[in-house]
Amino acid sequence: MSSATFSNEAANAAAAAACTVAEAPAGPSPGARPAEQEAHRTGFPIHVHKFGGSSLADAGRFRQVRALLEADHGGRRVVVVSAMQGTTDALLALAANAVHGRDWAPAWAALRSRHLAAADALSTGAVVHDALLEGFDTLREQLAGLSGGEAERIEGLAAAIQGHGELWSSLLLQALLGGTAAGWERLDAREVLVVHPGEMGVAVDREQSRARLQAWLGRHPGRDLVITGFIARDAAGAPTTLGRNGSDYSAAIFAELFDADALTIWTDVDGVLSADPRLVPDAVCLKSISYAEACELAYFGAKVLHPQTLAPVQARGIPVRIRNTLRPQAPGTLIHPGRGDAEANGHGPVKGLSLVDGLAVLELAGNGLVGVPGIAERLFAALHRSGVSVTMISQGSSEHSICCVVRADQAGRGEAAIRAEFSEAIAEGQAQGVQVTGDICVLAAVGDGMVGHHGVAARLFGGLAQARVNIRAIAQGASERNLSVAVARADATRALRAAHAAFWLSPQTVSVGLVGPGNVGRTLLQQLAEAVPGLRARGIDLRLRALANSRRMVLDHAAIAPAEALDRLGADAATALDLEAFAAHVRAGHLPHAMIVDCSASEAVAARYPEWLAAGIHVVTPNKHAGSGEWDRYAAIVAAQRSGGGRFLYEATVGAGLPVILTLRNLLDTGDVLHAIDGMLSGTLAWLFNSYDGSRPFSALVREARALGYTEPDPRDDLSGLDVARKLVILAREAGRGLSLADVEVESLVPAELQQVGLEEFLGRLEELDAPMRARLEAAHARGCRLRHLARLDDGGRASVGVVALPAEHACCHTRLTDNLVQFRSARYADNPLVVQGPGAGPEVTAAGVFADVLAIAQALR
Ligand SMILES: NC(=O)C1=CN([C@@H]2O[C@H](COP(=O)(O)OP(=O)(O)OC[C@H]3O[C@@H](n4cnc5c(N)ncnc54)[C@H](O)[C@@H]3O)[C@@H](O)[C@H]2O)C=CC1
Ligand SMILES: N[C@@H](CC=O)C(=O)O
Repeated sequence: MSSATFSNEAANAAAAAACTVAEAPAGPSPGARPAEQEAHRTGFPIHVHKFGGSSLADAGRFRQVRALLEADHGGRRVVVVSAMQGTTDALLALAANAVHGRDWAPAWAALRSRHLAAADALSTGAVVHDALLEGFDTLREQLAGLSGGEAERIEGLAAAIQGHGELWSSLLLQALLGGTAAGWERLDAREVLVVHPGEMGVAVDREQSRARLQAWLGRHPGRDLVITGFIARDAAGAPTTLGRNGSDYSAAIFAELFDADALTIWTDVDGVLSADPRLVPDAVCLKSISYAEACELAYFGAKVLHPQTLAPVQARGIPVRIRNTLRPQAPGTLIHPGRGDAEANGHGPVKGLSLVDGLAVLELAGNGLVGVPGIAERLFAALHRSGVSVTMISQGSSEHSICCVVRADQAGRGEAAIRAEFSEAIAEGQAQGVQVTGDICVLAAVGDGMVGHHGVAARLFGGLAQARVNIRAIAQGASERNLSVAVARADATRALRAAHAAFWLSPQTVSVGLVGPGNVGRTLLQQLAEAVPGLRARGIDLRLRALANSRRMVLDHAAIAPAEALDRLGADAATALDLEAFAAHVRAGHLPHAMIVDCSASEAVAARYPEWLAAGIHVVTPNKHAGSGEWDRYAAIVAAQRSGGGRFLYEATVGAGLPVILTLRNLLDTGDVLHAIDGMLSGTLAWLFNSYDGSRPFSALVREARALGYTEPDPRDDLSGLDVARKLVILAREAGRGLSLADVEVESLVPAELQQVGLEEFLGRLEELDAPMRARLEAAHARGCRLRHLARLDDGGRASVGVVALPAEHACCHTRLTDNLVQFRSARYADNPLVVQGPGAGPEVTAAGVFADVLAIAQALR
C-alpha cells in the first residue's frame, strides 16, 4: 500500500501505520538553494523538541509531553518523537525470533495491547485505534515474511519493522495534541529524510531532504508538526534507520532543515552531568557546555547525546538544551556554539569526566624503532586496513615504543595486523613484538577551559595517586580540551570517582562513619549538627555517611544530617551491624578521604583499626582499648600509620577534651626528655572523691556519676582503677615506653565478689561498696587528709594506680568536680612540673576532644 498525499488526519494515520514509504512529488533539483526552501520560515521562532522513549513511556507521560508543548506556544513547534519506551527493543526481539523461527505471537500481542491501551487511555479516537490495528497487522505480515526468503528482502523487512514504534508514538501524540484540526500535522520522516551510509556512519542527503521537506510543507498547511524520529529513506526510497539513538540525530537534522532557533532534547535526566551518576553519586548537572565539550563528553561515554547528533545543529549554530521531562522546572544543560567558559559551572576548567569501557592497549616496542621515520604511519595504516578503530594514541619522546588503545573486541585483529606489518623487524630483533593489555578503560577529563590552564593534569594525577590508581597510558591533544588516561578496568570506577573528587570537591571532603552513638557519640552528633554548615563554608566538608551501634547500622551514599542520624538508626532502613561493610561504605571512592570515629568502648571495634588504617581510613577515638590493649595490635597501628595509611588520633582517651597527649607529644617532639607523669587521670573518681564527704552514701554518688555520663559504660572499669591504668599505658607508650596493662600496679575499689558478676547485678549491689569506703574516708579525715585517686609513671618505668590520702593543702585537693590534673616532669620541667588541669570526663568535653581530633585531621588534608 502507498499513499501520495496526507491531506487529513485519517489518511495520515492509516498510511503511517501501514509502514510504507510514501512517495512525495519530486522537489526542486538538488544543489541550488531556492527561495522556497525558506518557505517554512513563518516569521515565528521555530523550536524543535525531541522526546525520547522514556518521555513517552505511557499515557501519563504523553500527557506530560502535551503540557510541555502547550507551554511553548510562541512559535512553530516541530516535535520529533522516539518510540514508546522499550518498543524498539521489542521490535528487534520480534524480528530476531521471527528470523529464527521462534514463537513471536505473544510478544506481538503484548506490544499491540500496550499501544491500544495507551490510545484508549488518551482517548485518541477510532481513527487512531484503526490505524494502530492496521499497523500491527502490517507488522504481523512483515514478521511472517521474515521466516525464509532472501537475505536482502529480510534486511529490508527488518529495517521497516524497527521503525514501527515511531510511527505509532507519533500517531498517538498528534491525536493527543488535537490533530490537524488544531494545526498539528504529522510527518513520517521517511517521506522527506534521505540518507545513505557514509564513511563515518549514516549521512544525510541535505539537498534532497530539504527539497522534499519544502514540498511536503507546501502540501501541509498546519503550523506545528509531529515527526517520527529514527527512521528515514535511502536513496532508492526504501525504509531505513539512523541507527540506535537515531531520534536525537533526526531531531538535529530537522533542526538544521528548519533552520530552527532552538532544539530541546527532552529525556529522563536533568541534563549533561559532570560524570555518570551511577558511578559517581556526587555528579552535578552542568549549566552550559560548548558543542566541542559536548562532543568530547559524548564520544567518551556520556550517554546523553551521541556526538553525531551535534553535527547538523553545529553547522547552523543552533543552541541545544537537554531537559528532563519529569522535572521541567530544572533548567537543564545548554549546549552552545561558543567556547566553554571555565567558570560557567562554578567548578573550574574541567566540565566533565567520562569513561569508556571495553578497551585494550596495543604496544609496539623496540630499539630499532628509535628515530626511524614512518613507524607510526605503518602501524596505523595496518590497523586501518584491518578495520580497527583507534581510541587513543600515546608515544613517548624516546620513540622506543608506541602504543594505542583500541576496542577490546578488535585487539586481536589489531595485534595480528601490527605483527604482520612489522614481521621482519620482529624477526630481526629490532622490534620486540606487540604487547596486548586487555581489560582497559579510558578516563577523560574534558573542558574548553583547560586550554592554557595550569594544574589540571596535576589535579587529575594527584587524585588518581591518592586513590592508588596506576595509569597505563596518557594522551592529551594539542587542543588541550581532553586529557585522557588509560587505566585497568578493575581501577576504573575508583579512578573516575577520585578524578571527580579532585575537580569537584573540596580537598577537605571527608566521608565519616560514626560507631557508638552513646553518651559521647550522641553528643558528638549534636556538635556536628551545629558546626558542619560553618565548616563547609570554610571548605571542610564532613559528610556523615554511616552510623552504627552495637546491633545496627545505617549507611547512606549521601550525607546523613547529624540531627537526624539517631532516628535513621532506629528506622526500618537500618540493617544488622557488619563492620566490614560499614568500613567499605565509609571508604567511598567518590570522596577524597574517609574517617571512622569510634565512640564505643568496644574491644571488637578497636581490633579493626589496623586494617582500617592500612586501607587509608583515618581513625579518631576516645576508646582506650587500642592505645592500651595488646602490644602487637598497637604496633600494627603505629606501623600502618607510618607506611602511609590513615592517621590515628585518640586525644580524648586521656583527660577527655584536655590536651594531655598533645602536650606530651610537643614535649617529646621538641627534644625534651620525660622523667615522670603523675596526677589524677579519672574524671569519675575525681568527682566521686570531690563529692564524697560522708553525707551521702558512696553508692549513690556512683549512680549519679553514671547518670551524668562520667563513668565508663561499666563503672567497675573506673572503680577498679582499670580505666586509669589504661590511660597511664597510653601515655607511657606515647612516650616510647613499651608498657602494658599487666605492668601497672592497680588498686581496685571493687570487692572481689563483685568483680565477675553481670553489670546489672553489680549496679544492684553497689551498696556493698559503702561500708569499706566510709571506713576509708573516716580514717583519712582523722589524719586531716582527703581521699584522691592518683596515677604515677616514674622514671624507672614503674606504674601504679590507687587511692591515697593526701594532706588538704596538696594540689590535687584543690581541684573541682571532674578535674583531671596531669603533671609532666621532664628535663625542661624538672623543678616545677608542666601541669594540664581541667574537666576530665563528661559527654560534652569528651565529644569536643574527639571533634578537635577530627578537625585536626581534616585541616591537614590536601
Ligand atoms: N564518658 C566520658 O566522659 C568519656 C568516655 N570516653 C570513652 O568514650 C567511649 C564512649 O563512652 P560512652 O559514650 O560514655 O559509652 P556509652 O556506653 O554511652 O556508648 C557506647 C556506644 O557504643 C556502642 N557499642 C558498643 N559496642 C559496640 C560494638 N561492638 N560495635 C558498635 N558499637 C558498639 C553502643 O551501642 C553505644 O552506642 C568509651 O570508650 C569511653 O571510655 C573517653 C573519655 C571520657
Ligand atoms: N570514665 C572516664 C571517662 C574518661 O575517660 C573517667 O571518668 O575519667
